[in-house]
Amino acid sequence: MLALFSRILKLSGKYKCRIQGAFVCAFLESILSKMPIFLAFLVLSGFYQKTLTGTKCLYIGIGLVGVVAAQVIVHYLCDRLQSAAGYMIFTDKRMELGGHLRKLPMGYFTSGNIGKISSVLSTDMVFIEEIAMSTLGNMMSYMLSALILLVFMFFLDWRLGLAAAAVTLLACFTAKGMNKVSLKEAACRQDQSEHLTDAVLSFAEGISVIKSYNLIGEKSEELTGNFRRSRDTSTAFERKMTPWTRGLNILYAVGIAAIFALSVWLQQSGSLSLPYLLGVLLFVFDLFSPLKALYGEASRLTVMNAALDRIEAVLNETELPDKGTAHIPNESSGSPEICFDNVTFAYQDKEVLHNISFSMQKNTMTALVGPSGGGKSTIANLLARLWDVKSGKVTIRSTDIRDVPLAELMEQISMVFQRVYLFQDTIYNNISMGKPDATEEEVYEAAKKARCYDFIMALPDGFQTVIGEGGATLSGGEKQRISIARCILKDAPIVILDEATASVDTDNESYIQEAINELVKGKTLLVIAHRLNTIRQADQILVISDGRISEQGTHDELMAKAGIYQDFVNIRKKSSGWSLA
Ligand SMILES: Nc1ncnc2c1ncn2[C@@H]1O[C@H](COP(=O)(O)OP(=O)(O)OP(=O)(O)O)[C@@H](O)[C@H]1O
Repeated sequence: MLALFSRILKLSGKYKCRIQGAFVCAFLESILSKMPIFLAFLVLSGFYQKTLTGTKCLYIGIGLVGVVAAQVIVHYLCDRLQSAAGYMIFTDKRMELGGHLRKLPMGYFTSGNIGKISSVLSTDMVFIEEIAMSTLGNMMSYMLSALILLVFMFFLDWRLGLAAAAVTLLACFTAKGMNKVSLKEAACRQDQSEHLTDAVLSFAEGISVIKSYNLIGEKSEELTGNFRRSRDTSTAFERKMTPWTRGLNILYAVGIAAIFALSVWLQQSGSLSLPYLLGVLLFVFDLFSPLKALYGEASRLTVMNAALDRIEAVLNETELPDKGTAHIPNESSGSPEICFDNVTFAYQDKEVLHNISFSMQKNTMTALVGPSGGGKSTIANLLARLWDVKSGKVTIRSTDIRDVPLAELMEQISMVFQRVYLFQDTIYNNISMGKPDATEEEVYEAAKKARCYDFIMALPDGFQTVIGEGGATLSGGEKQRISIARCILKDAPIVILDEATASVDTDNESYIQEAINELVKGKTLLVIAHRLNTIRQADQILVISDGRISEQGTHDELMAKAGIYQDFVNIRKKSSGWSLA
C-alpha cells in the first residue's frame, strides 16, 4: 500500500504538496476521531476514582466540542485538497497523454490499441481522479486510526496490546493473500474491459456495413457475448473475494472476543483496574473497524494499481524521435526534391519494403501503382514520417527527414487520403485548420478552388454550418472536396495523394478531379494511383510489387517493355488486385 502511495506522489508532479497536505489532514482527522472515546475514558476513570469535579467536566465538555469542530474543519480541508488534486493531476495527465499520443508512430494506433487508449483516457483516469484519490485519503486515515488504537491498547495493558497486535498481524497476512487474488483477477477484468471497449467501438464504427450485410443479429450476438463475459468476469471476481472478506470478518470477531475475555480475566486477577477495563470496553468494539474498512477498500487499491500500470504503459510507449534541428532549404539547388535511398522498412518483424531507391524532381508527379499489399501506402507514409525507415534514408532537398523537427516536416507536406476525416466543427474551421492564420478571403478562395464554395453557400448556415453529429451531413464527394480545400489553403510544396478507388457519381468525380488539379498545380506530387488517366500523366511510374520497385518509367516506356505494367494495363478490366478506371 505504501508503494501505491509513493506511486501516486510520483504521478502527482507539481501537485505533490496538495497530496501530502491531504495525507497530513487525514492523519489529524484520525487522531481527532478517536479523541471523544479518550475523553469518555477520562470521565469514567475520574468518576471511578472520585476525582471528577464540575470544572473538570466543563473542560472535558469544551474539549469535546473543540475536537468535533476541529474534526469537521480538517475533514473539509482533506476533502478539498485530495479531490481537487485528483482533478488537477488528471487534467495535466490527459494533456500529457494527448501530446504523447501525437508523437507515437502510426503503427501504435493501427495495432489494436484504440480500445486501450479509450479505456485509459476514460475508465482508468476517471476512476483514479474521482474514486481512488478519496479512497487513498480514507485508507491513510484508517491505517493511522488502527495504529492509534493499537498504541492505546498497549497503554492500557501490554498483554492486551500484544493480543491486539497479533490479531492485526494475522489480518495483515490474510489481507496479503486476498490482495494477490484480487490483483490477478483485476488484470482479467481489465483485459475483458478492453475487449468490450474494442467490440463496442468496432460495432459502432461498422454499423453501416453491419446493416448493409444484414449482420445485425450476428454482430449483436458477438457484442452480447462480450457483455456476458464482462458480467461473468465481474461476478467471478466477487465470488473469489467473498471467502477472504468473510475470513477477515471472522478473525476480527474472534479477536474482539479474545481481547474482551482477556481484559475481564486480567481485571479479575487484579492486574487491570476497573477504569481500564471500562477503557477496553469503550475501545474494543472499535478496535478493528479501521482495519475492516481498510481491507474492505483493498480491492479498489488493486484496481488502482492496475489502472496506474496501464496509464504508465501508454505513457512509456516509445515516441517517434523528434530531436532534429536541421532545416529543409527552400531551394533544392540541383538535388532531387525527394529521394528514397536504399530504404527498407518492417512492421514489427515483417519486412515489407526492400531496398527502395528512387528520386522525384521538383514539381513532377510520381505515380505508385501495383498489386494490393505491394507497399504503396507504406512508401507514402514513410515520406510523411508516420513511421521511421528501418535502414536507408528519405530526404527532402537533401535533408534527412529524421533530422528535421516533425512540425517543420509537416509544413512541407499535404496529404489527401481516401478516407476523409472532418472534425465536428464548422466548415470554416475545418478548412482554416490548413492555415490557422488565414484570412476569410483566403479560406473562401481555397473553397472556390476546391469546387466546394457553391454547395457550402447553399447550406443554411454557409461556412458556419457544423459538420457531423447533430450538424450537416455531407456526401462523400463533398467531404473529400472540403479536405482538398484544407490542403489548398495549407499550400505545402509536396502533396501525397491516395487516389479514391470508391466510385462517386460522375458530377462529384469531375469536381474532385478539378479540385485535385488545383491542389497539385506547381507541387511535387506522389500519388497512389488507381486511374489510368492519372497514371498516364505521371512523369514517372513506379510499379511496386512485393515491397520492391519492379518497374520504373513513363507510361509509354513501360508499355513498350512488355512487363508487369503492360500486363496490368492490358488486363485491367479483368484484374481484381489492381483496378484501373
Ligand atoms: N499497420 C500495419 N501493420 C502490419 N502490417 C501492415 C500494416 N500496414 C500494412 N501492412 C502490411 O504491409 C504490406 C504493404 O501494405 P501497404 O498498405 O503498403 O500496401 P499497398 O500496396 O498500399 O496496398 P493497397 O493497394 O491494398 O492499399 C502488406 O503486406 C500489409 O499487409
